[in-house]
Amino acid sequence: MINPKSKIQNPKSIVILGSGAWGTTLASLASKNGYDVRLWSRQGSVLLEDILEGAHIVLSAISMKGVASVVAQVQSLPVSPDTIFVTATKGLDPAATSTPSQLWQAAFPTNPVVVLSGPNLSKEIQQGLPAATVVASTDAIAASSVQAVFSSPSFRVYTNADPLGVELGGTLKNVMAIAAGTCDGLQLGTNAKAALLTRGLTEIIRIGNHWGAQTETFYGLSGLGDLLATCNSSLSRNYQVGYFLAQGKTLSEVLAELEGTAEGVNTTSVLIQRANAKGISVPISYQVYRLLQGEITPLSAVEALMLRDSKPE
Ligand SMILES: NC(=O)C1=CN([C@@H]2O[C@H](COP(=O)(O)OP(=O)(O)OC[C@H]3O[C@@H](n4cnc5c(N)ncnc54)[C@H](O)[C@@H]3O)[C@@H](O)[C@H]2O)C=CC1
Ligand SMILES: O=C(CO)COP(=O)(O)O
Repeated sequence: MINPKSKIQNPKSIVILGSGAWGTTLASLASKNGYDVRLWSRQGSVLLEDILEGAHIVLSAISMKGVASVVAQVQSLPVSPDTIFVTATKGLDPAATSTPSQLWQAAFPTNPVVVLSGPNLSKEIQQGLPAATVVASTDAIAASSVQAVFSSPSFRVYTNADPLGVELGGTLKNVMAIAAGTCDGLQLGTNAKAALLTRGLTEIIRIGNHWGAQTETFYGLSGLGDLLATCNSSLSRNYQVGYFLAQGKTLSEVLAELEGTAEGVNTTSVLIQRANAKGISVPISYQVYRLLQGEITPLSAVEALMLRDSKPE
């Protein structure tokens, strides 16, 4: 169903908030398609109010820890009711235990909000390697507008009408990527990895369903697709966290050496908080949580998962 919120059908001016690895990659994709792209960083000299002037699309590629404060800053400025907000952050807000798109939508209830998420390791996309992603919104026109901005022969963009499912797929797979990195770091083999990812997807779907997302979304690019990409690539920062924990490093040592943001560390804590409050069974995420807290070793996490009560699949 087309939601009449979106009035801009041919957006030309795009502001990207966050000039990290993902923000700069997305900026480059849109620029190559001929869009007028302005990139904002909190370290830069350009004021947020100046850069936002006349923007048709505002895309946030800010890491989760900065989203709430940037949403508040943007909210204090004059923004057109037609501006489309796009969020590409894969994280959960610790205070509200909500997703980034929920923060943007709460601040701008009448503007269209689109989630962009998929198996998108930025270094591969920067090299021009082929990749696909999903843009999801309850506003079909807004999703199509964003699809046109980023689509190219090397970047295939699909629309989807379940923004929460798309967003949770990208966010929750980071917890599983920490588990997968640990599994590979311990050299547990291909059977173990297959079992972990399959049961991990079941766990993601269980959480997603509780949250109100649709099961089938998690079998798409933003769910299974991103799970496969992130859990099988040493380019993933979340995978690296697990891998180096399995090598015996402490979390502080790993994070000090890590290039960029590993959202899964914070996401795991917020997820466990929410799962405990709602009574959702999340055995893999719980072991990742205990590992990150330094309560158990990687091997004892594996043992705890293998020795759970027998149950039907
Ligand atoms: N790098 C990748 O391959 C992909 C990353 N993502 C997601 O995109 C988001 C950003 O990731 P990266 O660009 O890789 O991280 P990054 O660490 O390279 O960049 C993070 C950006 O957020 C900004 N930021 C952090 N705190 C802020 C604050 N308080 N106020 C304003 N800006 C703040 C930083 O200045 C920086 O521009 C994450 O949620 C990540 O999960 C999604 C898909 C692919
Ligand atoms: O989300 C990503 C790939 O889709 C990037 O993964 P990392 O944040 O773990 O590097």
